[in-house]
Amino acid sequence: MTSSPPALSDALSQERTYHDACRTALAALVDGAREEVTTGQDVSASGADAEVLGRRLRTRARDLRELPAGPLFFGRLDFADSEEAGDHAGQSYHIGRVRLAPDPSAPPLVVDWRAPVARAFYQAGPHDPRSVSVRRRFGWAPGSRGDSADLTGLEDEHLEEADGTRPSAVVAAEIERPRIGPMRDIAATIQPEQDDLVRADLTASLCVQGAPGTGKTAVGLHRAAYLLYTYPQRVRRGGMLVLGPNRAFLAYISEVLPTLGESGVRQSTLDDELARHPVTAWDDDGTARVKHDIRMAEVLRRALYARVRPEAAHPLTVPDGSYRWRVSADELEEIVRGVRAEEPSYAAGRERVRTRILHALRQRAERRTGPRGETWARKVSRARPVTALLDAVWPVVRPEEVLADLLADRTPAAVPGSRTGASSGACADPRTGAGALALAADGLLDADERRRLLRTGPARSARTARWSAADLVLLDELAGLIERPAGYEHIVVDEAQDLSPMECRAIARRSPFGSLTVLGDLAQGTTPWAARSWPELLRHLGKRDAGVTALTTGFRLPAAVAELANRLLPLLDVEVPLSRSLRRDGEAAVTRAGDLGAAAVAAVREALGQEGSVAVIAADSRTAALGEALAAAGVPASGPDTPGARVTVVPASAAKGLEYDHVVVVEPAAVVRAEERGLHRLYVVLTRAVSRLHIVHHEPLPDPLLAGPLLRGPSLTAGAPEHR
Ligand SMILES: Nc1ncnc2c1ncn2[C@@H]1O[C@H](COP(=O)(O)OP(=O)(O)OP(=O)(O)O)[C@@H](O)[C@H]1O
Repeated sequence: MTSSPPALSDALSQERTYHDACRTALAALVDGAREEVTTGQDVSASGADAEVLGRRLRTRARDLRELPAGPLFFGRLDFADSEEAGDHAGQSYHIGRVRLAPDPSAPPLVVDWRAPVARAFYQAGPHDPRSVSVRRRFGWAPGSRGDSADLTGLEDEHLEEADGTRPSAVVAAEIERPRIGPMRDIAATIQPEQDDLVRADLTASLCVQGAPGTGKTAVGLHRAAYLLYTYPQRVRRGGMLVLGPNRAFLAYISEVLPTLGESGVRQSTLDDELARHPVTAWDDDGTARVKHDIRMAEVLRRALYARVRPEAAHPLTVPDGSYRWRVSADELEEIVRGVRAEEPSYAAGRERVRTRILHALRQRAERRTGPRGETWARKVSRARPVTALLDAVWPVVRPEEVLADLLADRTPAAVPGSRTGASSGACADPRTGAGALALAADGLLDADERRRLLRTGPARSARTARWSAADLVLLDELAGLIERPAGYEHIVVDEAQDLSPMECRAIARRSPFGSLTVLGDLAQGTTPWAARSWPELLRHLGKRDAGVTALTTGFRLPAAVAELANRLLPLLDVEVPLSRSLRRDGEAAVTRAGDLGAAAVAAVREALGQEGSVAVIAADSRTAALGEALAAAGVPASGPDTPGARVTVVPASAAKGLEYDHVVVVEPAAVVRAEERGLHRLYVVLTRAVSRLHIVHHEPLPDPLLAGPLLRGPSLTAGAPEHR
């Protein structure tokens, strides 16, 4: 219930005064942190302590200093003075993006939204008040930099009164606000089902399926912030990684975590994580499809372990002063077979063979001359004959060598003098005449698939080879087989529906013991290998036990836009749950035009008459011409990497995850034609609009459904229509 006007203005001025006190406390904290950095280093017991303490204090000072300017709280909880309220009985807490306390032992002026006590702010309701008597939400002037005068309204819900709650105008205003600039945090308005996901336990891997605009990205980022707050030691030590689909998307989301006080999180694309080399080769779709197929994992494993050749063992003689220690070829062969059966990583396997050879040599030496020390062991295990033997039976390899040989169908250069008699530089297995690919793919890939993998053009070595994007995924797989990478404690994977099985394995390798938050929408899958079911993808990610949760409330799309976009859903051949649009405003329009450039310019001009960001989205091949048409008309436009721009031209392939107030989609038929899953791409493109979608076309619309009568504006929303 909103307070009556006089009470409202009293309450407002009290809250403004409280906010002033918070500002003063923050300024003192920033100054204090700066001083602590200086004194903290001086009072430390040792240089090492000083360094650790100094680093910690400097980080804290920087985090406080760099906290983006803004209101210091957005809500307040008043707990009932009752027994059930326990320690909170009769207490009030202001809730904000970060905790604010004059000193660590004093009661906080503002409680962090992630603290356990703040949970009631998101979860309490008339059916479950959680001992909260009043939940207060604050209305701040849009774009406020935290001036107390910007506190313009407040809204109280009396949770213990039967009619004490109604839809929040503060929440509605936040959801419907114009979207200029990068993505903002949603700490003030997280919804209960989102909060459940945000606060799930660190050890739980989650998968969230959600229609466009249901807040998946927002949930993933707030979950990252929550985990960093709740498990600071563990998550900071183990590491947190946020993976997004492309750099434009990362630029768009980059400010959310810093606004929540978390500045050190790595935000990256999987491509960037795998970029051992620049991409200088391109695969056709068929070849890329084979390279991304899960069977390649076994092909690569075989190709790598084909380098382990127990049968290449030769008798070993190691000189040691006046002695010569000998190990027979049979015993060495046995050692190599034994280690291979234990399936260590490739590099660890080589070292394990070395250790076992040393053990055999030590037994012989000690039998004759008594115990041998560590210095002896180090010398013997590195003796040239031992290393030469290892090079024959378990050679050092680089991923590039294995893949270059595989794609050229060459067997690796064998070491001369081995028992098999293979000679250096051989091009095929001397016993069978088969090359590396034929051997590794036997029974896994058919002749056509193998042909697709085979490199054409001049033979290249590992050093001079050119690598495609899919090759980088394969190189990463090999690198992971050779040496297991260090894992992250938690990885948030956005737009996960687009991952291939081999890409999933790259992520799984980075999270062998950690947990994942997997976010996506099967209907938005645009890669040729896009997932059609979550359990399968989760299996490739190594998290088959992760629960799949659907988010079904749409925060982006107005009903008119959602209704139009959803006409495509029956054509997309995926099963996704229905969602419900929260948006009452918005509009969709379709214009047929002779001159598309002129029509797009006109649509943009019309959109510029209103508040908010404007995007022109078209097939990639058409964006340059559209940019020129806009420039010629005196409407400068940026690319999608510049989140703050008023007008942006976005290639359809880069639109994923982004949103704009007004979206002008130019020639949908060309978007569909440009790629195999073009209808899915069009669905992504049509679902970027926060307020208004304007389709401009010349060719017939790709599906007759799109040409049907349009729903219009607010009349749509009666009864919040189910649109899936
Ligand atoms: N609880 C909320 N309160 C206010 N705004 C919200 C809330 N949840 C989501 N939003 C807003 O809705 C918009 C869409 O959210 P987001 O981009 O996270 O959705 P998504 O499910 O990842 O969409 P897509 O699948 O299209 O990428 C964003 O502007 C986000 O800030």
